[in-house]
Amino acid sequence: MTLLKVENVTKNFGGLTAISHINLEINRNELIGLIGPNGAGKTTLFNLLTGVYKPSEGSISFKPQEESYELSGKNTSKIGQKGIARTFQNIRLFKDLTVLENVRIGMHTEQGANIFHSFFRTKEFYRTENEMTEKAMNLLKIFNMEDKAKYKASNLPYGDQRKLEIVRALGTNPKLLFLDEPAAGMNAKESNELTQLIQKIHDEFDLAIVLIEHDMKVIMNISERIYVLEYGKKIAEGTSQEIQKNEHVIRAYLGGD
Ligand SMILES: Nc1ncnc2c1ncn2[C@@H]1O[C@H](COP(=O)(O)OP(=O)(O)OP(=O)(O)O)[C@@H](O)[C@H]1O
Repeated sequence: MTLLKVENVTKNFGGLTAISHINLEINRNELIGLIGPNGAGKTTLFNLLTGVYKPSEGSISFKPQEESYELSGKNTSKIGQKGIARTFQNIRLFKDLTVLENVRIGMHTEQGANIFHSFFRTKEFYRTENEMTEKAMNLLKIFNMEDKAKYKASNLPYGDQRKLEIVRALGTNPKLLFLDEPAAGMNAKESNELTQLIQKIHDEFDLAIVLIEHDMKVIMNISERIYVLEYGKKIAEGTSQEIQKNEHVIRAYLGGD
């Protein structure tokens, strides 16, 4: 069942076409890899799908349940409330807050924090707060980070900061999670561990994942399907075996005719 449908989406920045007439579909619970050489348009596509940019042309529809929503032109927080979450190429944590607080912040958006209950500190307020803490701790446990819940985010090792970004995104209960180069800057052991974690999230949570990654081992190991971009255009789609044999893709990566 289709969860996200991108039809004929184009994004121009002045005279530069960063994304050109892209069509793609993501099904419920799929794990998709998005690859392409530097500057191919991968991050721009994520930014279009999460409301950071408005498409110059085309439509993006999201169908988490029966009803379908048009996403193009909607802002990031509206799109987040519909069930789409992401991480960024550059880590964007609240560095002075604790690990637990970082996870809980995303949940406030999801719960649509009620001003009346917060202001009067009602029973309902404390119940929701406790539930959020419990859920955040459970998520941290999956990532083996529960004993670091009280650490300041900036004191975590780099690999843990990257993991925390994913935990925070999961805290919003997404149906679709975009991960922008989650293994960037990690050593081989960390990136191996992360690959297993992404696989685990995919197996245990009811969500689809789209992954941008330059580490081909990560992409080829876990993607069920892969889309390949070059110069803003989709040049291939298929399973990892199909993509590895695709001549257009080989040319895009290795150069030459
Ligand atoms: N805000 C912007 N204004 C102008 N040009 C932009 C903007 N964002 C991206 N671009 C351009 O759009 C093209 C696609 O960039 P994008 O960052 O999406 O590529 P990418 O595939 O994510 O690259 P990388 O793998 O290096 O992160 C590039 O030529 C880039 O310079």
